Amino acid sequence: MNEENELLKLTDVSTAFKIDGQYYPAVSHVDLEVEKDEILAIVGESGCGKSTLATTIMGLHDPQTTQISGQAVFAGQNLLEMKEEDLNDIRGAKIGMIFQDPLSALNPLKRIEDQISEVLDYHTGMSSEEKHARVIELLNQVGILEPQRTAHQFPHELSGGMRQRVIIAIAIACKPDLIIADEPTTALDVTIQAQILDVLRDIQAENHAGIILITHDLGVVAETADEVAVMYAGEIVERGTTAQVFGDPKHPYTRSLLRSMPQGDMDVLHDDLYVIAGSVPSIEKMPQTGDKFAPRIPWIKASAHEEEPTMHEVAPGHQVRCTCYQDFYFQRLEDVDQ
Ligand SMILES: Nc1ncnc2c1ncn2[C@@H]1O[C@H](COP(=O)(O)OP(=O)(O)OP(=O)(O)O)[C@@H](O)[C@H]1O
Repeated sequence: MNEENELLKLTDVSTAFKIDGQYYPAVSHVDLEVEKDEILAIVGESGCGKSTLATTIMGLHDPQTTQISGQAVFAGQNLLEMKEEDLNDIRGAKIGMIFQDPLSALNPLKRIEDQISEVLDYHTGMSSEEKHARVIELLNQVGILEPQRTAHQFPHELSGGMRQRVIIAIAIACKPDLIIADEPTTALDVTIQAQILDVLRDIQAENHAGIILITHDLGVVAETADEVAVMYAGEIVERGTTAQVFGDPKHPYTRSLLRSMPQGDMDVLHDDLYVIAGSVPSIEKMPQTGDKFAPRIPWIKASAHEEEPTMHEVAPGHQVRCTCYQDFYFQRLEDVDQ
């Protein structure tokens, strides 16, 4: 990590939700960094805490029902301790956010131009002419072919792909240093997905932004991300460069996620024995101690799990939680020997 390029540094970030008077962790002790010009993908099954991590960074939780701790340092300030009005100056200006569902993120009653102008009004002192020019420039940048026409349309007049382009235009309107994109292509068909990812990559190259890309789609990650963090039950279980995590996955959870990819062409993943059973438990039912993944990998013996799993560096920049991955290799070698 080059500290000069560091945009966001998460240290020991945890988020717990209050349910029936009791707090349950949805995100636990997350350490991550994002640099300029870097796309960090956060991957994991539904319910593993990806969105909660994003909304924690953005300060979008109700303090009455949420407990948040740790540090999320952005431009020298801990976002998790900032006042709402100071966060408002950063959100939309220095940090842009792209959500999964473009329709619900847009106001159905306002024309596209007005919705993009709103963010420019809030964060810049642009004149009407300057704003109009910027709206057209942004619509061009996100690949909208008739920007003047689209600027005057309402969200329901646009396709899903067009709406997502508009959401991206809003997110980048003030040239943010960091963009958090939560499942930006999930609601779109495959061709449009590829186009939207191209738009994100172009923007990153042009603005030198850092991007946190949250997705459960490993195909998207393989094509787009520089770094990958794999989440399970609110914890990072493996992190490294995309080449490290995809080429030499260590944690049994990462391996099973990769095996679920349609074109899993990695030989190392081809033993059918290790199909992962079950799904992520709800936060109320999640075990609070030990390796939270252990119940789903019964083929790894209990003694292979650490009591309180910690991260281990297996190569420079490549870390894996718990020593249980070693047992996995041991077992595979035994299989090969037979
Ligand atoms: N406001 C909330 N109150 C209580 N529990 C919540 C709240 N928001 C999320 N959760 C729970 O926290 C856990 C993590 O949810 P989260 O949405 O962050 O997961 P995710 O990995 O982003 O999943 P998805 O891809 O489905 O959005 C889940 O068990 C979810 O039910």
